[in-house]
Amino acid sequence: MSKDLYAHSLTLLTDLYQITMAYAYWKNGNAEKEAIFHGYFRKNPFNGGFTICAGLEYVLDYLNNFTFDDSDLEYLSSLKDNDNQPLFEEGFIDYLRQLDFQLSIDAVEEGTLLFPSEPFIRVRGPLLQCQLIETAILNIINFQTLITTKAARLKIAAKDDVLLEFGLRRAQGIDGSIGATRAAYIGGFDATSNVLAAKLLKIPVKGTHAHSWIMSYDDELKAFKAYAEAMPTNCIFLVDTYNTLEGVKKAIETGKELREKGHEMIGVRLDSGDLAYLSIEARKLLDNAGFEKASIVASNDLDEYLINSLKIEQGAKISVWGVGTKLVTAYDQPALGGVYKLGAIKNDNGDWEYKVKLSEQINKISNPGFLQVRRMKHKDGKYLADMLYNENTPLEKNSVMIDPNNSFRTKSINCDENSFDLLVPIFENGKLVYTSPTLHEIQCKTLKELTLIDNSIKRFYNPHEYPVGLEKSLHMMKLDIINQIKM
Ligand SMILES: Nc1ncnc2c1ncn2[C@@H]1O[C@H](COP(=O)(O)OP(=O)(O)OP(=O)(O)O)[C@@H](O)[C@H]1O
Ligand SMILES: O=P(O)(O)OC[C@H]1O[C@H](OP(=O)(O)OP(=O)(O)O)[C@H](O)[C@@H]1O
Ligand SMILES: O=C(O)c1cccnc1
Repeated sequence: MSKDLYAHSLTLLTDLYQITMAYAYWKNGNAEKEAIFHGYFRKNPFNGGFTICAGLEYVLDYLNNFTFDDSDLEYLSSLKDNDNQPLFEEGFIDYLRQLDFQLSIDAVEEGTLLFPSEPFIRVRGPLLQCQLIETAILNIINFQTLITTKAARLKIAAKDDVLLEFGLRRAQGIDGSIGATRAAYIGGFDATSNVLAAKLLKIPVKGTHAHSWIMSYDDELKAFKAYAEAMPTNCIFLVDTYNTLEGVKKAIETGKELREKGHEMIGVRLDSGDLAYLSIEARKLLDNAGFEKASIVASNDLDEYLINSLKIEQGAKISVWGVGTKLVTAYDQPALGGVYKLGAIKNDNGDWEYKVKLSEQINKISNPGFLQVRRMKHKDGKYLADMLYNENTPLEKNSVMIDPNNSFRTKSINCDENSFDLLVPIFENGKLVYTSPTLHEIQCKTLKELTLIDNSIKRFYNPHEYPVGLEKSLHMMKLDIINQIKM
């Protein structure tokens, strides 16, 4: 994907501090020390009860092309320090030129349900290399996961109705628009209006027409007829330019003429006014005129709350929802706070030293180890609970997990064959060992995953908290490390 959009390598898509730290690791002889990092977020977005993980394919693409090309190195060589001397020694530039990507990476597959504090990625290998990839990974996963989760929430509200993504004109720039289209599709959208994104992503493209089409004619009826003449098989008439219900009547008149020529009007679009009332009245007019199959499309600042209210509380007769701004900009929460923290580092004796980042806030204290997430299932296949454990310690079949925010809350866990690990191998010692599914397969996975958690976790207000805990020995190790730091 990056090659489709950017002519250059994305290796410099990072914060300068990653490169200055890399330089200092190199200078101090620590560049090749083996380390383990985890990427995770601390809170589900949108005050929700779940998150859908996304972005891995972009991460693979970025890492597969992870080399400093000549222009990158030339640029780094040109940087100066405060004394106007080169910021980096030539020896370091040569080190970067010859960098051999050696990382082993495990990650959560796209479309998977994920919860706070569970790693979406685990990176193991030379400290310098682990560090250099942090920012780009967070940039990719934070945005993709955020928008995919928003789209999944819209899908929950819209149920079996059609969802169209209309966000390009209000998205966060060019890359933001294409990334949002991808994430919207993974989260359950049926199609996009963004033609370049549809081409690049190989997903369905759809649309209606704008008010300007109507306004370019003296008369609304003439405008509908002229559109029908030009595109007889693609008629969804935008009916709200002057008076919505009068617009519907004119659409019906045009639809009848189309029928005489052997074509069927697809539907009408409402883009202002009371969408519940207007859709109910429009449906009556269409049905009475014999257009029972014509769809009513709605757009105008829609989000999951409004769709839910229109469908459930207000009985709106809308079957296709066009959603733009509030989806592609993640209007009510503009960023997912995913972070990337060191979990362990090998000392000079070759032993792992486990690391914790302290915080006054208990949920901000990082987890040490070589973390894996075990997901337990009920007999009916629904998800029961997730447990973080240290993969360097063998996992016992009968384990106890502890709530990291309240150590009095414990749960006995059976890690039987019905349970499975979320992090799967992606790179082994720098070699790609994973093939990304198609976007359609990822979307199917998202939709399946959403059936495997209780409705109480999916509700929009005060959702139930899905149980996530630390395996007991991991919890004890974390306490030991915290106590040692505090001594
Ligand atoms: N039945 C409804 N219940 C709740 N909100 C609604 C309903 N119908 C429409 N809305 C929302 O109310 C807001 C205002 O819509 P309205 O069309 O009156 O104003 P507008 O968007 O400023 O109109 P225009 O597009 O003509 O400038 C929009 O966000 C719309 O999605
Ligand atoms: O409201 P959103 O969720 O962002 O959905 C996209 C909006 O973009 C268009 O409006 P715009 O006024 O830009 O153009 P138009 O003349 O086609 O209505 C469209 O009619 C929607 O209202
Ligand atoms: O096709 C549409 O109806 C459309 C496309 C982009 C934005 N709003 C509407």
